[in-house]
Amino acid sequence: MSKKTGTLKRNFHAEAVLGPELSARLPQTKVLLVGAGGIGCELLKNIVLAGFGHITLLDLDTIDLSNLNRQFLFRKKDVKQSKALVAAKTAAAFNPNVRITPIHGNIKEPQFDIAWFRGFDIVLNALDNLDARRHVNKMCLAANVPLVESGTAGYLGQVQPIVKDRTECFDCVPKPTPKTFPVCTIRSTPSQPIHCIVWAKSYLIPQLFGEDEDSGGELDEAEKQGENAQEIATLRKEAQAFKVVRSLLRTTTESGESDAAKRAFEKVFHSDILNLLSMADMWKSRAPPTPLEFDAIRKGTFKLDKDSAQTNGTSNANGSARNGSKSAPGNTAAPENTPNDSQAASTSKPSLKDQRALTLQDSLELFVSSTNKLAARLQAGEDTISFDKDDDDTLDFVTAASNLRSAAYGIAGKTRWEVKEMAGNIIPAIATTNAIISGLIVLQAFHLLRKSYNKLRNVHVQFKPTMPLSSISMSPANPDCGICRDTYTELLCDPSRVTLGEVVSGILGENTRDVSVYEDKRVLSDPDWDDNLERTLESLNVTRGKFLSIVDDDGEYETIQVGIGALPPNHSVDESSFILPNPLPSPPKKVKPAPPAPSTPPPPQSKKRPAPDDGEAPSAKRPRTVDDASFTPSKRRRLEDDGLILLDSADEVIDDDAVIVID
Ligand SMILES: Nc1ncnc2c1ncn2[C@@H]1O[C@H](COP(=O)(O)OP(=O)(O)OP(=O)(O)O)[C@@H](O)[C@H]1O
Ligand SMILES: [Zn+2]
Repeated sequence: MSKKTGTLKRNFHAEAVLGPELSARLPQTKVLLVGAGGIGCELLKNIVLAGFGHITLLDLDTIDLSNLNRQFLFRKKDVKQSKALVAAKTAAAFNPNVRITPIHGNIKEPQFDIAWFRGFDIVLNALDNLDARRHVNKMCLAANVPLVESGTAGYLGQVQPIVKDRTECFDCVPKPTPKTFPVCTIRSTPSQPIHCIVWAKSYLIPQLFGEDEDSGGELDEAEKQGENAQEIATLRKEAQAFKVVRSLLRTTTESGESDAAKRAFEKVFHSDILNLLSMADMWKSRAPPTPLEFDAIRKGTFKLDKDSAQTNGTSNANGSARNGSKSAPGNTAAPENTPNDSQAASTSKPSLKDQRALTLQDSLELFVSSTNKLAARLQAGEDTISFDKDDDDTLDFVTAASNLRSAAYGIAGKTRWEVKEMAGNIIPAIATTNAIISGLIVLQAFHLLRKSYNKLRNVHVQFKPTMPLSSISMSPANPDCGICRDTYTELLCDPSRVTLGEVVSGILGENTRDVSVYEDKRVLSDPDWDDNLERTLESLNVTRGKFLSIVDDDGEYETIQVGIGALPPNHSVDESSFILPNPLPSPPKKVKPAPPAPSTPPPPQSKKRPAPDDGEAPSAKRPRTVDDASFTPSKRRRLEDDGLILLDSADEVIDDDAVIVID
């Protein structure tokens, strides 16, 4: 204790800062930390040193080499090991008074149900994707456990404390949807590097190395419908050619040599482009692409059509150089690789592999070598391969294929690093931002544990030298939020025995009314369609950890979210297959929205639908027109999330230009 001997006790400073009450409570505090990545490592260090007594650390991933620059609890020897396990082991040594329970798993697994979440005093999110963050938000609302939500993107970061009924939840403010591109831009008329990267990642990889999607039936159907026979014949030829290449990629040859890569190249960069060129109308107002020639590129004798290269290349090269690479560390000097660089193969200087501009010849060789590697993996037993930014073979393939396509369309090329950044939607992570955010998370956690709700703040780290931190007082929940405004309850049951009908009538009790029932975005029943009510939850794939949403069809009551939990271990199989919550949930009445204006035509009567195939749970995909009043926020949100377009009146016109999503 005395200064002389230098033996102040370990938590001397923490006690001074936190005060005796909270510091006495911390050793008993149970905290769940979800994510052991950039923020997670910093945060684990903070809460271990602060003395949070019982820490459960959960992460689904293993350590990647690229994590080591900032995830300082990991060393090179730990690469490929579980993040949660290694982080827990390293951090445990910082404070012997703390117990860390690592879990290598996905937070969405069924065993992490409401009862499990309820076992924590506080939850801290250190996640990197919306889906998992939304899930934890919902589980914390259901379990009534405070959550601190956080995220960083480069120099920017934010911390958001969430307490049910006191603050906004993670979903109160809509999040921007991922960027989308029209399918025809991706498939036929790319004009920017990103179009070619999305094509390679989301179209070509699945076609060559993904699941076999037989388009034959679809084309037969189109033919029957009387669609353009010539175009169908062309598509059939294209599909057939993919089949041949797919099977070549999966066939081992005796010599070990295969021309599968060359055949793939000739199909996508030569024949398909020739086919497109034959549709003359397409190229009236835009520069036509140039079919590439495998042997000529290899020999260095291939010449690109300068005109087309110039038309697309110049404008896009400038734009993409500025937009695409601003955040990549160290790549500002990376030369913009125009297609005409193919002539300068011999002048390309070797530099760091990832940041070197590729010539056309380089791209072709990389295409061949990566295709061969991926083919070898299929032959060795891998079922399907999809793009993963940390899988070198798929990254090489996407780098090569997108650069070849860019060359054919006169678009500027991209380095492997830039492709990784764009295809993997990578925002560079900055250790210092993670550290600042982690410190702020702990401060908000202290306010929550003390129940000092008036001290809670949403804090932002921003790129403003005059005010790098901004803190905003908490806003109340959004009254239209389809997540936190719902009424949560829990049903303990055996999903293999209890039926959907039993759950719905049990939960509604005496308040029988017209309802629709959802699981996530799937409609399981509605007032016109009761076929599933006799089925067990298990047969409808509604299992522990999931929610059934009971939505009042007249929009009079708030939605009831029924979390599915397990029966207690001592519950005998001879007893009832479920235990209802006590008391039953009583959702508040909603304030009715104003009736639609007289000019609005009434929605058409809904029609009874046929039951879906027995083996499969039904999907929510059905066209429907609605008036605002009949769709509760939760229902509207679920439908919109699912890509359904809600028409506010029957005569509203929709723009049906198909889009694909980069995730
Ligand atoms: N559903 C989930 N369940 C458990 N952990 C998850 C889930 N989704 C994401 N995570 C974890 O959240 C962490 C987020 O950390 P971070 O943003 O630093 O990502 P990273 O994968 O470590 O880095 P990078 O994406 O830059 O390679 C990751 O370790 C990831 O495995
Ligand atoms: Zn909300």
